[in-house]
Amino acid sequence: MEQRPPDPPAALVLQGLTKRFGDKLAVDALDLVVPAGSFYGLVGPNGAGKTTTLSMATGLLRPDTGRALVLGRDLWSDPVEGKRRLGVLPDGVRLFDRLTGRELVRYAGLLRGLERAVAEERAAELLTALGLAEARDTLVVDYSAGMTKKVALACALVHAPRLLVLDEPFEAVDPVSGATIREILAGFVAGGGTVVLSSHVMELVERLCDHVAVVSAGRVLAAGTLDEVRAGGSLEQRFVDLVGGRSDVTGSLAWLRTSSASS
Ligand SMILES: Nc1ncnc2c1ncn2[C@@H]1O[C@H](COP(=O)(O)OP(=O)(O)OP(=O)(O)O)[C@@H](O)[C@H]1O
Repeated sequence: MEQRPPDPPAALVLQGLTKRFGDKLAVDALDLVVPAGSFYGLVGPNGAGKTTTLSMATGLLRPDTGRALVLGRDLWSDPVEGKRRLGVLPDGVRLFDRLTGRELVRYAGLLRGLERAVAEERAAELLTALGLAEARDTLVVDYSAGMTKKVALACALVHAPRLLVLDEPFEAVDPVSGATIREILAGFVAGGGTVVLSSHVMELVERLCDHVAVVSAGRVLAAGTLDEVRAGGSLEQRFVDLVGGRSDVTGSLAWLRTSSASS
């Protein structure tokens, strides 16, 4: 009988990840398997635990319990090897913003062990691709929110990781830059990389991702291929069905609808 080659390890495996902040159970024994080569979307309502999960999955926040395996390596017991092949775009983490864009991306490359000339060359190429060439010598502290997001993405890509974990990569980014980022990420996956991203924009996840997980109250409610999760409907409809809990605003906020409001 012909021997099948063993499957490659999943790009990311989360097992029983749990995080509590005081009384708040932010992530509740969460399990997730992200196949290598997939483009994986994580969706969920505000406060669902997406950022906390991705922070634990990428070595930014220590879990109370559970494990995160990056390309088969336990990120918390063997961080060096896992992190070497991981690129991360965290949400809201302060960058070294007293550097210029070019200095920041080059510095990220040097930290990841690139030769100076390689780091310099890749920084220039990434900044140009992301439309930041003109702003390359501007301090990052003076960048707009979208520009900051793009320079942080350049930092995540500079060492050519195999797994990219991106928290809200399209937030605050203009449509032209968004299209460029989509193209870069699609090319990254086509080249054998894996992307995990969180987003609130269902259409974007449907357009880009081939796998999706719906997270709510720190747990995975549904996960699998996009078609499995959509189950014949739209992702938005499935999301609303799973997460529910829309507030009823009928009869409230009357003052907002009063045309003769006194000032
Ligand atoms: N450092 C913290 N201290 C206390 N509570 C926290 C902390 N970080 C997150 N939380 C709480 O944990 C829960 C999950 O937050 P998290 O930021 O992971 O959600 P999210 O799904 O990323 O939300 P959003 O879509 O609004 O960004 C929330 O109730 C939040 O208030």
